[in-house]
Order: sequence, then structure tokens, then C-alpha cells
Amino acid sequence: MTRIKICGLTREADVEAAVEAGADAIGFVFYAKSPRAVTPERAKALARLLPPFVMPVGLFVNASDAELQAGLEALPNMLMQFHGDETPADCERVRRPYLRAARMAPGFDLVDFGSRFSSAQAILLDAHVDGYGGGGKVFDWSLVPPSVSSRLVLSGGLSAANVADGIARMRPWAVDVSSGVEVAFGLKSADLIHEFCRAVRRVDAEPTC
Ligand SMILES: O=C(O)c1ccccc1N[C@@H]1O[C@H](COP(=O)(O)O)[C@@H](O)[C@H]1O
Repeated sequence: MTRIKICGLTREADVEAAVEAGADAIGFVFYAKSPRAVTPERAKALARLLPPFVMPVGLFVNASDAELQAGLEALPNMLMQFHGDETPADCERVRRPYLRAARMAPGFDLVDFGSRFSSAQAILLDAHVDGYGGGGKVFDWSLVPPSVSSRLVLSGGLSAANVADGIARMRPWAVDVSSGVEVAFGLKSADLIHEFCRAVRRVDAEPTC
């Protein structure tokens, strides 16, 4: 079964929609430059709506120690998502389970990246965009070598229209979406969240050959 993360939630109704739709993880953006950013206090309030077994994920981009600490004080049990230029040492210093984003572009060596970040729970594949991520851009999926042994989270421009193809092609551990469940930049839609989750469950139910 493909796990589902819905990222960049800022409103109670969107968290409730994601939980209702069957999301496994909810992402909170702790990156002040993002229009989807939330303060630690706001993330804490939103995370109170999560039932057991739905995991909060905190997205950071080149965060300072103080920013990391403030996020972790608000959500001590969150999974970290490092989406900037963090080194393996930066990620490990936090002493929390983490996802490391790989910014996919021609020439990027995913196998080497995966072995450098072998302490990550998974490598999250995103398109290389200005502003580090959340750009709604699909990367060239043929850049993912079949030999890659890291656990993968597929993201980057996913939507209900293309997520089944991505799953059928890469069989990732999880998929992650932000822009593809929005009606305008930063504005989530409950209908699109449900549609996305249904598309994932539909392809999961299909026999694999
Ligand atoms: O959402 C953001 O604003 C963001 C900012 C900086 C880094 C990452 C960000 N979002 C993450 O990017 C990927 C892909 O998002 P999209 O579906 O293409 O919009 C996803 O992991 C978001 O969580």
C-alpha cells in the first residue's frame, strides 16, 4: 500500500479533509519564505486534530538551530523533512527520524545521494525548482534509476491525474502532494485532497504484473 502525505496545510478544515480522505501523514511547512508557512504555535494547534497513526511531518529549509528547536518544541514527535542544502551531519544532529529531499535534475546522482543520506528514513524526490520546492513541477521520472535502493517518497507536481502513473512506474513507499491539491497557490481544496487519495487507493488495488 502506498502511503500518502499531504503537505503545506494551514487550515483546520484541510487537516480534517486530509484525515478523512485517508492520508497517512500531514506536512507543516516551517519555512518562512513559503506562502504555506505556519508558525510552530499554529502547527501545534493543527496537529491536535490528528488522530493516532496519522503522522505530522515538519518541512525545513536550511533552518537555524533556533528554528529547528522551536519546531520540535511544538511537535516533539514529528518526522523531519529536510528540503534545503542540509548535509547528512546537519540532518543527523537533530536526532529525529527524517526524510531528505532530492532535487531531481539531469545529471543528479540519486544512488550516491541515497548512500550519503543512508540515515534518512526515505529520500523524497522533488523537481529542482527555484525556492527549493512546492513548485508543482513534475521532474523527468526516467532520472530515477531502477537500481536505487533507498526507500522513495515520490513528489513534485503530483495530482490525481498523474499519481497512478508515478506509482505504477516507481512503486514508491509513499507519495507527497502540495500544489496538486490546491485551487490557487497555497489554498487547499478538500475535493482535490479526496480525489488524490482515491487515485492512490485505486492504483494500489490494481493487480501488479
Ligand atoms: O510547499 C512549499 O512551499 C515548499 C517550500 C520549500 C520546499 C518544499 C516545499 N514543498 C514541498 O515540495 C514538494 C513538492 O510539492 P508540489 O506537490 O510540487 O507542490 C512536496 O514535498 C512539498 O511538501
